[in-house]
Parts: sequence; C-alpha cells; structure tokens
Amino acid sequence: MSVFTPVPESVLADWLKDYAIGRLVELKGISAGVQNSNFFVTTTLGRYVLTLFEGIPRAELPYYLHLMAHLARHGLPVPGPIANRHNEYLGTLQERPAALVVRLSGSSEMNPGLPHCEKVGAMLAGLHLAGQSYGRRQENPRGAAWRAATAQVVRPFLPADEQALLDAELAFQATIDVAALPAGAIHADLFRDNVLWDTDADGDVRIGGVIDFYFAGYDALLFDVAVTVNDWCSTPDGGLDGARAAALLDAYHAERPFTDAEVAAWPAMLRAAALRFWMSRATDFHLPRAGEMVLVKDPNEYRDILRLRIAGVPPLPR
Ligand SMILES: Nc1ncnc2c1ncn2[C@@H]1O[C@H](COP(=O)(O)OP(=O)(O)OP(=O)(O)O)[C@@H](O)[C@H]1O
Ligand SMILES: N[C@@H](CCO)C(=O)O
Repeated sequence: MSVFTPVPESVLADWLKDYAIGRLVELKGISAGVQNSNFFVTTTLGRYVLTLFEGIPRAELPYYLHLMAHLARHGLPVPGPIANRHNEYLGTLQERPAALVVRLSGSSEMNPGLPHCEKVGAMLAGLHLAGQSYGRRQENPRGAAWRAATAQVVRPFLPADEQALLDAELAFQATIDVAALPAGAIHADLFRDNVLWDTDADGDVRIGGVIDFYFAGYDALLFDVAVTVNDWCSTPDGGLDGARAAALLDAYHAERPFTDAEVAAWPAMLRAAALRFWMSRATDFHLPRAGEMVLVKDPNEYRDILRLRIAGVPPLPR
C-alpha cells in the first residue's frame, strides 16, 4: 500500500485549479511502490499520476522532475511532469511537495525474455545519451560514499562471514578508478517494476514507460548498466543469464559503444551495483523506519548476487 497521505477529492479538485488540465473526474490511490504516496488522476483532459513526496528533501526534487522533462523532450518514454499556472513542476498538497506527471500505458514484466532485454538495453543507452545534455547535476544518492557509509551502519547486524565479504568488497571497490568512466545522469534503479510494457500495432512488445526517477543522479553510466543487468538478467539463484545479458548489452553497445575503461571496469561495476542493493535492503531489514509501511525486499538476494559476480562474469561486448 503506498498511500501514506490521503487526499480528499474536494481538496484535489481545488488544487487542480492551478493547472490547465481540466476538472477532476476520478482519483484513485495506487497500491504499489514504497517510497511516496501515488494516485491515478483522471481529469476532463487526460490521465495523470499524482505523487506526494514523503521523504525526499524538497530541494532535491527539481533535479528529478526536470530530468524527466528533459528525457521526455528527447523522445524517451518517460512521464513528462505537468507545469502549473506559475510554470512550476513542484507544488504543495496536504503539506507535502507534490507533482503531477503524465500517466503512461502498460504494465511491468517480471519474467522478461530476450526481446524485453534488448529493448531495455537500447532504451538505457538512449537515456544516457540524452542525459549528456541535461544541465543540472546532483550526485547519485546511493553512490560510492553512501555505500561505504551505509556498510558501517549495517555491518554490526551481519554474521561474521558476511562482515568479511563486506570488508573485502569495500577494500576492492576503493581500488576502482570510477572517474575514468563516462559519467552523466543515470536512472540508477531501472528494475523490472520500473518499466511499463505495451504492445505496438504489430503486436510486438514496446516500452510504454520508464518510471520512478527518484534515485537518479550523476554517476558512471556503467553503474546504471550494471544495476539494470543484475535485475533483468539474473537467474533465480542470482547467477547471470548469459543470453539475456548479451541481448541487453549488445543492444546498449549498438547505441553507445563501451569504452576500454568500461570493459575493464565491468566486473567491478556489477559488484558495486550488487553492493548498493544489498546495503539498502539490509538497512531496511535491520533498521526498519518506524511508522512507515515499508515493503522490505530480501537483502540476501543481493548478497548472493555479489558473491556470484565476484566468482566471475562474462566480458562486455567490444
Ligand atoms: N507515469 C506513470 N504512468 C503509469 N503508471 C505509473 C506512473 N508512475 C507510477 N505509476 C504506477 O504507480 C506505481 C508506483 O509508482 P513508483 O514505483 O514510482 O512508486 P514509489 O513509491 O514512488 O517508488 P518505489 O517503487 O521506489 O517505492 C507503479 O508501479 C506504477 O504502477
Ligand atoms: N529497486 C529497489 C527498491 C527501491 O526502488 C530494490 O529492489 O531494492
């Protein structure tokens, strides 16, 4: 359940007077997502998603909303935010920062095949290329500094073998020269549940939408590729599915060829991406946030993915 803050219809109808999208027809809470309060909003002029931001500092929100607008303007299937009559994307509703974005079509695919992986790879490369001309910069909120700091918070809760794994991984990651890698705006959480699939006129799968940009930031583009491959191309035990990984990576490489530095850093980035989700999930598990309805995902899934990536991975295409 993801409605932490209820919005009465009369309050929303009044708030919408500040927008040019017509009058309220229907308001429905969305029962997915764990971070914010989300609603489907239908007006006389269209279909939108309303988000009330529950935790992200207000000052950080323009980066996300303008990034979504930038990517949508570049033709990517990203929900464009709607500006109000003051030409602002960010408003205030029920004392929360709030934004309306276009509602995109489709639903997520949790068992992706090769065509899905191929399309996600090509789309991610397009996102990175379009992101190069995005003028704002905000560091990846789950970047290397966050991972190192969070590891120290989580470490006391882990058994000895996991502490050893964590210590060794942090020491290894500290030797990686991330600054040598191409960088830019990255999504940083492009999991299967953040891509909506649709079918085109020929019945082929097509990406209808990429959502949830609220972990986006400036970092190595390869880190984003690694996050995406770890989620889309893993087998149930956490191993890499070679065919799905090749489909995703070849399609990405065709749009934005990997550099030599990226080829060298690939195993390390898959490990950094695994560490990021092991740490965030372990934090949610061992230090649950009081009073919030948080869906706790299994940290061991990403501990195991980390162990398996350390054991070896196939190289990037070149
Ligand atoms: N622009 C959109 N178009 C269509 N559906 C959307 C859109 N934005 C969100 N949704 C729907 O709302 C659900 C929740 O959104 P989202 O994943 O952004 O939640 P969140 O709580 O903000 O983030 P998180 O997933 O990190 O918890 C999605 O699973 C999707 O079904
Ligand atoms: N994708 C994250 C959830 C937060 O977006 C995870 O699977 O841990």
